[in-house]
Amino acid sequence: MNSAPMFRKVALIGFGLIGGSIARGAKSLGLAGEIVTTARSESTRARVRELGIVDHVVESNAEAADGADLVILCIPVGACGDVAQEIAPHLKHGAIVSDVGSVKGAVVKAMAPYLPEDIHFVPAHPVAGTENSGPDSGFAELFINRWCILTPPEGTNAEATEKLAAFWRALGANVEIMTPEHHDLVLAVTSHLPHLIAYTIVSTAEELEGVTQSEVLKFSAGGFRDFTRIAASDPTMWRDVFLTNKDAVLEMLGEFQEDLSKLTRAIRRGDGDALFEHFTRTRAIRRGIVQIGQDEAAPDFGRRHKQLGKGAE
Ligand SMILES: NC(=O)C1=CN([C@@H]2O[C@H](COP(=O)(O)OP(=O)(O)OC[C@H]3O[C@@H](n4cnc5c(N)ncnc54)[C@H](O)[C@@H]3O)[C@@H](O)[C@H]2O)C=CC1
Ligand SMILES: O=C(O)C(=O)Cc1ccc(O)cc1
Repeated sequence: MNSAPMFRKVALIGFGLIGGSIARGAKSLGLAGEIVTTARSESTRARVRELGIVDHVVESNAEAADGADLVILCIPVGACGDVAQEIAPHLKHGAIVSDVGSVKGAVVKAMAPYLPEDIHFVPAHPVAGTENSGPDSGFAELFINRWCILTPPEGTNAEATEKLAAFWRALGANVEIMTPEHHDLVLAVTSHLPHLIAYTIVSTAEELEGVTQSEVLKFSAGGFRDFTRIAASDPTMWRDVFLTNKDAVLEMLGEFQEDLSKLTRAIRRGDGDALFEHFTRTRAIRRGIVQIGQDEAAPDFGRRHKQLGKGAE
């Protein structure tokens, strides 16, 4: 049974993996009285209409934001400033404006100057995704038992923050609040650096094909296949992530390069003890992460999953 809508009108600016997943979840759970979305090309708008998930698909971001109680920018981080400027004059008094960007400091800096005083700006980052993009890639269950990090600027209305937190919890996420700076440092290690490594190792392997007589990609399995999945992620999105989280990524990359040098030295010296000790430590870290994941599984996971599983399509 659906609960009463949390928001009368929700505007999703951009209908890709994340916008499409929010739309599907919100529709299935009845979280919005009305969902309006935008897409830049006519072919995408036609596809979104065909999917039949949202109530209206409009051409301009301003039209979508007009009169909305919750506006979520589901677009690459590099586009957020321009879109904030575009929608600002059309925002309803007291509306909540949010985003889903993988970087928070740069998004806050780019958007905040354009948003009127009577708007509640609560940036967000659902730490959940896949390598896929576009209107067909989303699914309602994406956020279940995953984190959603909110980074409200100092002085943000607590009620607005809690309202957005409740929306994300309803979609299945566990909500955490932190500063944009802390977010960007943590995500630089846990998400941005791993993507950079994947992008590197896949192209290195491809360049080595000549040396290995085309056997690298042919016999790719296990770890390397996982890297190729991540390296298939959207180029526009990830270009923007590295451009906008430059300082934190460079800091973490420096640390990573030092650790890689230590392992390189151990291999060169035939230092089996150093390698064994290192791999034993990382195995314990992985087992700890898996255990935390199990401990934190939401108690009502089954019920929510079943309800979302009914879907809107
Ligand atoms: N892909 C992932 O796994 C995750 C992505 N994110 C963040 O979510 C945001 C969206 O990513 P995805 O949904 O994966 O991308 P996507 O590529 O699937 O969708 C993005 C949509 O935004 C539209 N768009 C781009 N610029 C626009 C503009 N100026 N005005 C209106 N629409 C515009 C695109 O046409 C596209 O439909 C990004 O900021 C990304 O950092 C957050 C968590 C996970
Ligand atoms: O597909 C994967 O493995 C991801 O890591 C997805 C992802 C990409 C970007 C984010 O900001 C959060 C999650």
